[in-house]
Amino acid sequence: MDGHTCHEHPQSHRGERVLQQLRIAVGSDKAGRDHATALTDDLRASSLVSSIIDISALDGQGRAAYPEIAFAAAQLVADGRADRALLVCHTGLGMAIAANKIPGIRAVTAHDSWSVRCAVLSNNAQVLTLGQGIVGLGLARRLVEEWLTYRFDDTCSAAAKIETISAFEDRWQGRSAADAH
Ligand SMILES: O=C[C@H](O)[C@H](O)COP(=O)(O)O
Repeated sequence: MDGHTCHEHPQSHRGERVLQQLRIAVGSDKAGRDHATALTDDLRASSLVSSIIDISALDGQGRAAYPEIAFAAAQLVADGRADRALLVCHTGLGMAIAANKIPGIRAVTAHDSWSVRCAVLSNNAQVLTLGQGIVGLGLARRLVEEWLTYRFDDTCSAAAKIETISAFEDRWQGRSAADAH
């Protein structure tokens, strides 16, 4: 295969270059609120985060179900108003399913360090979802800390595969638009 893989590229490793700060959208449903609150505090304290949009805080009553939170956060990313989103529900699964409905979004649930790493370096996922019912807060905090250090390298061999996904999505959307007329 042409090009270096995301795992080989020296710049893909932690701490070897100055990292651009990230704008993060963060949100949760009731089942993910405790983790999300603590993780948001961590994001606020991180030198790798330039700004936070707290979707849950915009949800005045705090009763929104996971699809609404996921759609809102993913839309911010798709619109270019946030670089990434961090979403927490009971399992992380529903948040990922919902966020992936927004065109252009690659959302994954990941509960281990290697998956978090590959989610960014291999899959260029902009959305990470966690399950408060699946991982303890200590692990969740560590995963998010690690997540912030990864940046996708669009010169690595993974980039063509992401492009294949995007091209498929563009074709599909074009077909849907044509069907609507
Ligand atoms: O995936 C969904 C989440 O785990 C959510 O927090 C719980 O959803 P439910 O109440 O529909 O099970």
